[in-house]
Amino acid sequence: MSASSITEDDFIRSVADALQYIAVYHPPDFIAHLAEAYQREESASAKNAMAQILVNSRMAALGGRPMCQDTGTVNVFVKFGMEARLATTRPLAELVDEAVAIAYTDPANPLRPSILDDPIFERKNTGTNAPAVTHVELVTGSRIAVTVAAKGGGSENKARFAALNPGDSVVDWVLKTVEGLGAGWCPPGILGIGVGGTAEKAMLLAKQSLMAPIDMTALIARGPASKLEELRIELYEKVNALGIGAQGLGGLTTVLDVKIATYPVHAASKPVGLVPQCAADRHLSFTLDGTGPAEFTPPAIDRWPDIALGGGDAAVRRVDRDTLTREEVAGWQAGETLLLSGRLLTGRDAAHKRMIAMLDRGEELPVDLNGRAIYYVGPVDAVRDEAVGPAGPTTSTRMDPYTDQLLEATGLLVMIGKAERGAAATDSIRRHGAAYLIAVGGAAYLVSKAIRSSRILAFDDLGMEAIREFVVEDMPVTVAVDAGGTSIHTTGPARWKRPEIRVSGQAL
Ligand SMILES: O=C(O)C[C@H](O)C(=O)O
Repeated sequence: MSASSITEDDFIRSVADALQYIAVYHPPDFIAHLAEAYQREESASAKNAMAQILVNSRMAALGGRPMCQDTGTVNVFVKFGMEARLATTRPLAELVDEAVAIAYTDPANPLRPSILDDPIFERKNTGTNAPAVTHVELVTGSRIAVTVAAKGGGSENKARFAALNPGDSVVDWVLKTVEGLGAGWCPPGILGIGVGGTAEKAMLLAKQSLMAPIDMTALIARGPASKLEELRIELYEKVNALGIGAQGLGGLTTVLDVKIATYPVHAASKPVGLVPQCAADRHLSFTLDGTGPAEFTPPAIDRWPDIALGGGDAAVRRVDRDTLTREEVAGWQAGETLLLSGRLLTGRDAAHKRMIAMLDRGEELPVDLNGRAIYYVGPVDAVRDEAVGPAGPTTSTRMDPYTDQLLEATGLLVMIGKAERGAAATDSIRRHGAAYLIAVGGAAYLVSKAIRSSRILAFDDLGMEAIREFVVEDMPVTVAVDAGGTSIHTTGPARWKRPEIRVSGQAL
């Protein structure tokens, strides 16, 4: 075996260990930038959301559990040195997928399998989170450089592409696009922007740009050294001036950094890709040179700020879900913080689709939703003494198409998820005297600590998407749409938008 021969086992073990590592530990640059943004934040709701994300991150690191229930689609970027030798007879993607399966089914820290093997028809969970999306580039040298990332579905869903005209402004397009994304991508995060090449190249550049360390604080401090760096700072300031804020609640910080990667382009074209990275920023790079597997050392816990929750000036209302009435719900105001106790049902995309199909066929649902609360969540499986694994909210707009029919047909009273609701769903909530609450996306391990028990009630075959009953105690939530139809995702950003920051000579 030559010095640069890399064993199959070392490759698989390194990728699997890296995936376990990134599920648990935020990169130090993310923590440092989020902690700075937390210190600067003036919006009480956004500051509270950031505090929950930071506390959750520290808890995940201490507990060795995933920071977010959505442990993502595995993206792997391999730079394969043309003089390197990988001692295998199997395709590289197969080795990656074996590593994914090992990492995601690790009994000590199982990660949530989210990948469905038939995207159009059956949509059946593969159970291992494989396959990954693997990109291979042949480069010079005798080593294999690997970057692994685990990209959450909510932020991936907000990826956008445009074939701009050559004279169009990238800044204008990014601002218009980000303003239309809503908060389902779980800000505060990072924007990856790719400009040039072809349609698929621009998207790949945008995704790859997110693998670089977050360095906006240092960049601003030293000043831009190129036009691209000037553009990064301009976008960072203007996106933050939109006022979207953490979780879309309105605030000073929506992005911690903006990354831009470019490639030469046809004279007729200006393709632009935008890929947002959520607060569950998970990626890691390592190099294999034949001397053994990569090793990863957990970051020192003092890298996390020691933040206490429960501050802020918002009054907290304790709610017993089990005795909750429509009259009580009518008294809640958008923006109010609640501590929720009692029984919640869970259900997300697949369960909603199935329930609506049953209602359409005139069948009785397997659970009675009348007067009850449903939490849009797909939790991680429990280990040791946990009632349930990390269990943060999923993006609620995906449930919007089902909302009016469910409220009308079942008497459902409360929905809990993350980010805004669309206009029709908001209006339906108002007409039915219901309410929509949010938990902090990306604070999944923290949320799970409020869950005392969990049992599956229906649709067992849907795995993490099954309908469960959680018993919760003091689960922190915010009223996002009240029974009067007021939405905090409209009022919050409107209050924090800073029109004095101008785009192409026009106020925002
Ligand atoms: O799948 C999930 O649990 C959440 C998803 O990443 C989302 O943000 O909507």
